[in-house]
Amino acid sequence: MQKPSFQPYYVKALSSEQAQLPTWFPSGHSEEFQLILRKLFERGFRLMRKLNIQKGNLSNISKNFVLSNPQIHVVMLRRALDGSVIYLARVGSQVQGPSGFMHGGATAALLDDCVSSAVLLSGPFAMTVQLNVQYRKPVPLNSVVVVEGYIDQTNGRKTIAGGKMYHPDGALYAEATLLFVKPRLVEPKM
Ligand SMILES: CCCCCCCC(=O)SCCNC(=O)CCNC(=O)[C@H](O)C(C)(C)COP(=O)(O)OP(=O)(O)OC[C@H]1O[C@@H](n2cnc3c(N)ncnc32)[C@H](O)[C@@H]1OP(=O)(O)O
Repeated sequence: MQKPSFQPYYVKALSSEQAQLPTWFPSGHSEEFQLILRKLFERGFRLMRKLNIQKGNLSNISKNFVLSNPQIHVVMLRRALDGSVIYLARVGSQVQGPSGFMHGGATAALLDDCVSSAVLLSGPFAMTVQLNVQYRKPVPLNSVVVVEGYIDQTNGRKTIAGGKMYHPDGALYAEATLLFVKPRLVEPKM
């Protein structure tokens, strides 16, 4: 499968209607970029509501460590084309690792969560058994990041997947490869 870039999403998102920016939204971006982000949030909230209704598991997804974390605001989008998932996320000031920057464990959790969403929404329940993160640039606190998760290949109970975290201008913060396994016996509730 061809690895998607998040760029086309921005372009597509430009055609939808206006919406309110969340109050925490960062200022200082160009008008065009603000508009793009506003569209993404509007689409994301709509889609997320839809996904929750379809899957009927709003309570479970809302307890998720990343998605329910008050320090990590996430809007999730899913590409119909290939099932890849985009998280548009804003990380707060209390996920600090090195002074002024996001903790690497939080980066890993965000990547794992986004890629897991792509895997879970694409097929039967599976769990992460391997997560390999390459950290390319430190992520500043109080910033917006774009995370994408995609499936590379599925072979029986195993799925190999990947994730990337970017600055909204496209600079790569981190990338990950993951292995998921569909449990043989019990399907834990998530
Ligand atoms: C909305 C978003 C939700 C976000 C969720 C975030 C995702 C997560 O964080 S999941 C939580 C973290 N992960 C876990 O806790 C998983 C812990 N592991 C387990 O419970 C078990 O390994 C489990 C259930 C996944 C698989 O166990 P089981 O069903 O017995 O499978 P098992 O027979 O051992 O392994 C199946 C195959 O996978 C392979 N495999 C299992 N683990 C690994 C591993 N770590 N590395 C490589 N291969 C592995 C096995 O070698 C085997 O391969 P083969 O069939 O070729 O012999």
